[in-house]
Amino acid sequence: MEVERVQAVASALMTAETIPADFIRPEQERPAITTYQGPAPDIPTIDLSLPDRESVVRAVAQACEEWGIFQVVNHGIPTELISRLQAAGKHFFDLPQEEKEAYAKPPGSQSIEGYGTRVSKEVNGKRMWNDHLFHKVWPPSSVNYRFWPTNPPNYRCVNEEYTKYMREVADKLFLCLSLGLGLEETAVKEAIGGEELEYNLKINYYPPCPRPDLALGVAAHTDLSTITILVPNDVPGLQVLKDGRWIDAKYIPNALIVHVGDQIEILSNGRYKAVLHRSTVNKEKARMSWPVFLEPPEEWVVGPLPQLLSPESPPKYKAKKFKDYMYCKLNKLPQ
Ligand SMILES: O=C(O)CCC(=O)C(=O)O
Ligand SMILES: [Fe+2]
Repeated sequence: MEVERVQAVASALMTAETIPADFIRPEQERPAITTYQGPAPDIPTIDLSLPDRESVVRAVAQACEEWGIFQVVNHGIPTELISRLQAAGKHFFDLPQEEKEAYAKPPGSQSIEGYGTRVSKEVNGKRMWNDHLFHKVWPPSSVNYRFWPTNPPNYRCVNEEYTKYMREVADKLFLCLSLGLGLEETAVKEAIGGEELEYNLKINYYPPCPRPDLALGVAAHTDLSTITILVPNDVPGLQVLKDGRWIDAKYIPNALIVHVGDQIEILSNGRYKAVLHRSTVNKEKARMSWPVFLEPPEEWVVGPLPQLLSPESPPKYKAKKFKDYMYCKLNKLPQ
């Protein structure tokens, strides 16, 4: 094993009063100091089942312009399927350590796939209170079942069924994003990969943390994706930066949390905003979340949509292959 798992660090510390220094964030990042305490607006919630399509489109567009994030209810994914997805993921993280290690990201692998733990040098020299499992779920040609747990036995079936429903929700959202920009229904989806668009599932596991005031589960970032569609468990922790304040996302059972990622900000030439977000951790309970990152194929070029450009509205971003965008962002190089 390359990196010590955070789950192992956490279980060794059950009754401790502190956490190792490499998890302690600088003061300006600590949730206890930086979380906004006053009354704050909630992230917008959108009912996707409303028959009035125009008002749904307007609500989605407004949420993407003002927040870069929204929650979706009545999305069509059966709540019982979401419960099975969560139970299967929890089952995996509750397995003995050696069983989980069978899915570890191979040392030196350039792919995101596998059971993993970020090392400190990647994020401001500090470690994040998080282990995760990453694997692709769509299209079928991209899937490597080597990284899909076989315990619990229903893991594959549940995740495939969830992906099927997820793709339907995503198509509805892309349609809303297109119409919200005044474009044809298919404009956004076609510009980010069409049927080649990839769905990458991550399961985040944030063990209980003796000092949640000092650590972060995931440090502040925007997602590289087009959009990210996430379900959390019932332990709150997601925070977004809105008007300079870190505010908590309210937990709505069975809602999907949709993040605007970098590629949609670029495509919309900045009209839709990628949301800056982070995850805090909890003293008593393990937090979990299931983000699905919808990403263009590596070679796909994403840039501001020509239909949105004019002499008054020149491009604010360069067009780039997705793999080059990822490389620059992960290596902190200018875009
Ligand atoms: O756990 C969460 O709610 C957020 C996770 C996240 O932002 C990520 O994995 O990119
Ligand atoms: Fe994220």
